Amino acid sequence: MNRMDNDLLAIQEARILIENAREAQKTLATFSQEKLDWIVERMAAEVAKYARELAMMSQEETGFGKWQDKYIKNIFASDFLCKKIRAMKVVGIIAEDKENQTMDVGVPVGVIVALLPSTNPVSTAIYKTLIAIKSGNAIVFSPHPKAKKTTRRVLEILVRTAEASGLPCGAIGYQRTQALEGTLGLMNHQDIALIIVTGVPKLVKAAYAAGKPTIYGGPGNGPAFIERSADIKQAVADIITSRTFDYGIVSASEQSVVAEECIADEVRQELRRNGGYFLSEEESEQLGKLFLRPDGSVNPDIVGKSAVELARKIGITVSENTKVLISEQRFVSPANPYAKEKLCPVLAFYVEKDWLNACEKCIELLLNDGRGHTLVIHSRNEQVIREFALKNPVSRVLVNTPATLGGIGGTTNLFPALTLGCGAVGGGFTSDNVSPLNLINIRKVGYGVRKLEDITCGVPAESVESAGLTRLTGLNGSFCSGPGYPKERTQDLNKLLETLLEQLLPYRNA
Ligand SMILES: CC(=O)SCCNC(=O)CCNC(=O)[C@H](O)C(C)(C)COP(=O)(O)OP(=O)(O)OC[C@H]1O[C@@H](n2cnc3c(N)ncnc32)[C@H](O)[C@@H]1OP(=O)(O)O
Repeated sequence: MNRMDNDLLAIQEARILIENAREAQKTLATFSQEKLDWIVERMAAEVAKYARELAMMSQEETGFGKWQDKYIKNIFASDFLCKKIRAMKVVGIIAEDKENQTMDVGVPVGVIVALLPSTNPVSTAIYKTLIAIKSGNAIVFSPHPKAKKTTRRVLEILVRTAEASGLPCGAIGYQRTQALEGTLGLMNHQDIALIIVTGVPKLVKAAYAAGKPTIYGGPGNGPAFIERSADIKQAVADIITSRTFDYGIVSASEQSVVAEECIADEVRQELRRNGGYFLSEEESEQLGKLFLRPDGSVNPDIVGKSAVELARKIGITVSENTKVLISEQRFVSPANPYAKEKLCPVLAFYVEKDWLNACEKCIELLLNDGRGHTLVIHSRNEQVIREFALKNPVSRVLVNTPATLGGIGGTTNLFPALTLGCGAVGGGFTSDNVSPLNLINIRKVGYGVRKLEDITCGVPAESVESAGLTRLTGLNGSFCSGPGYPKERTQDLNKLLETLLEQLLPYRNA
């Protein structure tokens, strides 16, 4: 098949997938939380049986990471996540405040289009499927071209199990025909409600351009600060565990260590003892040249490779026990490849006089790359921890824990997620560890009746009366407009509102 035919087929497939998903979602929207939970439980239990096989398959297909750690991530995204969301109420009446007479109704957003990273294709596919179905949504995936075989395999397992457990056919879909045109077809379909992108920086602009709300789990560049009061042995052990997990491809992972001057030598010694290899200036320069492609994007050749393999790439031999390559750095700049996200077991090492300077260094690093993502601090000084939490432009501040596992909610009580929001500072609209609650709208119900005097804040009753407030409240306070509602009536109400606001202004400013 030539490329044009393939593109046409992918576009057609995208249309059918969304149409099927839309129909399936209508039925799904009528399911109770219990019914949705049953399907989620079945999927999680079944896919967990394949966690090891899928981990090996993923590493083999993409060449990224370490299958043993991917195995852990797959269990985390199925068994662990399922336990954590079991008690969550996401659809239907999810909260009620009897005293204030308000109620929250969780309403699924509809059809979600999901993109997966080549670095975590399996665990991210499981996680997104479980949170989408938990919240009553249909989800259609566009597999990453580098991980298509593995992604199809995991989704096949999930679809088969879910449909056998009562999920309407089409509620979980995925593209079989791989083409950018098909992915764009999914994202631009008028009937989708939300796009959720993890990794794949090259397609984020296309997602935003589709004009749909987009949740993006973007790049990190998290520094790890070791403060003088820290348990240095534990801090270093955490950093090494974290940086080597899946050979450094999780976005929450530490990219640099910032140590206080008075403990810097001890930290260096401990890093060496734990498998850290300090590169010479020349070696640093050589390795640094491999990090980025000419267009400034991360070079996939170094992603998810072991420290020994990376050393081999620059022609140096290090001991087989080497876990992390470390480069001493002083300055942060866009031209310094060590001051960015590296997605492999390499750490930049900075020394700062005191915590204030260290805090500034962390801010500099985060503004350089990975805005809004994650930072970790190792310290027993509560005041310093608080200052870091207040000042750094991140969505997650982790304390005395490995950042990789802490950021995704493994070693911390953050929500277990494989899509980590970076907030407005990172160009997104949520800073959350994305959960089923990010995939619903909350319908607010207010059934309390408040007396007029309570909302006029001392405005004389006559003014309120003449402003027509009584007539407005007569309509339950809601302003009606739109199709089917008489135009004159809308204009009338708008006029009343204007008069009312004008009259209230002097009292507001007083
Ligand atoms: C919690 C977490 O850790 S999740 C976040 C994981 N972090 C990341 O993914 C970090 C950001 N990612 C990256 O920098 C890159 O994806 C890398 C370096 C990891 C891998 O790079 P690559 O192997 O080149 O893959 P990349 O994702 O850039 O995609 C390669 C090509 O496939 C295309 N592609 C990716 N997904 C799709 C898709 N669903 N449909 C169609 N095309 C796609 C890309 O547009 C790109 O096309 P191009 O080369 O023509 O421009």
